[in-house]
Amino acid sequence: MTEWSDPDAMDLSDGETFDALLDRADTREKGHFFEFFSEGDELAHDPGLRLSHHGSEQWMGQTLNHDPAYWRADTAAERGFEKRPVHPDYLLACVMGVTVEDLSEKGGYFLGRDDVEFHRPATAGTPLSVTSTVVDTRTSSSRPKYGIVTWETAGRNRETGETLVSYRRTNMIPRREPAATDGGAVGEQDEGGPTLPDTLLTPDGERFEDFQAALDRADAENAAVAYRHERGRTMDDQLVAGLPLATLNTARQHHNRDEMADSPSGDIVAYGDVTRSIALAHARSDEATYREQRFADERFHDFVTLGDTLYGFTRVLDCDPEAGPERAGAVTFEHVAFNQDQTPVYSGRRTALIQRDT
Ligand SMILES: CC(C)(COP(=O)(O)OP(=O)(O)OC[C@H]1O[C@@H](n2cnc3c(N)ncnc32)[C@H](O)[C@@H]1OP(=O)(O)O)[C@@H](O)C(=O)NCCC(=O)NCCSC(=O)C[C@H](O)C(=O)O
Repeated sequence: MTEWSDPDAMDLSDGETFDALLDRADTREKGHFFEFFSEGDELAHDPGLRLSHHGSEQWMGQTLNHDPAYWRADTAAERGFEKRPVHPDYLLACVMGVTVEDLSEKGGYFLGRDDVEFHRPATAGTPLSVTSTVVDTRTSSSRPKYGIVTWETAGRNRETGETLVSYRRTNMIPRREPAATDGGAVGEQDEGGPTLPDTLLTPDGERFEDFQAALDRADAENAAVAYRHERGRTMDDQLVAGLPLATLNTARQHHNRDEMADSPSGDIVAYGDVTRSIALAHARSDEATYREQRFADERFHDFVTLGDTLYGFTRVLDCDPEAGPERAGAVTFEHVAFNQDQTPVYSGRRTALIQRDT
């Protein structure tokens, strides 16, 4: 009989014995199933992430975000930043990344985010303190193995307590026990939809006045201001697994192919924040961004997997010359990321300050 106190007791060369051992062993779990969350619960996330220029630059380089204000101190100063900040997409991805262990590590998918507000620029060296409150939980009527949870999250500077960014986010979260539902239809499409405008206009340039003029023209011509961006980015291992791991995002969706083989996506998928950052980078490459302000109604429509290529489409919704400093006006866009088959994978409304001509 095997003496289990003997350090040499496990014979790993005997596959059958090791299989039997694994079958009998309990798994020490990470993350939480849907049943764990109740409305009003507050969670403090503390994996200890500190924002860094290295992380921000790695994020920006990989996602094609080339705004010089986040790369160079002189441009940052010209643009009114006290110190060169880290990129807002990186900040947002880090704040969400450190929540994953407590909120969504078990799997399930990031469905959408709303009310994303950047309260102040964040600089390298800032240690994060991130908290979330459960604001809604509900059963999914179409997917009995999952529930749907919404949290409000705030990312603060741990040293000063100042809020850097806040948002509300919704995920599908696996249930420990599948729910009894009517099994409602999955993925049904609404047949109707608005008719398209006759003409889609493209702004002549990248400044606030160009967006304003295009919108004025569209009003007069019963057209819309909407255009594609030329760049594409194919999803490789660094984007799908590397960037989320660098934000301490432990969601198995991005780095555990073995687990994900038996999931709705059938494979690892890109972190939603990477997908959106690439689409936004395509859009930003065709505008003179001054500052990011807020995002609303962000939705993740379909999976992005290794080898997919992401492109961007932008519709201009509104220009507000009164918002912002003298040098910039606010433009509200709707951005869509789509793949090589023209399938939309992300959409969101974004308000950014865009530099004026002078
Ligand atoms: C996940 C999907 C395959 C689901 O598709 P489908 O089954 O066709 O259903 P729906 O998309 O209509 O949605 C399912 C239910 O969820 C509700 N829903 C959807 N969006 C929202 C939202 N923004 N807010 C609230 N509720 C929402 C619907 O009403 C449905 O409810 P019910 O009818 O009661 O069932 C498909 O959506 C898909 O493929 N999406 C892409 C997902 C994705 O790739 N996300 C990014 C990668 S995962 C990630 O980043 C994880 C991250 O690291 C983390 O940890 O969060």
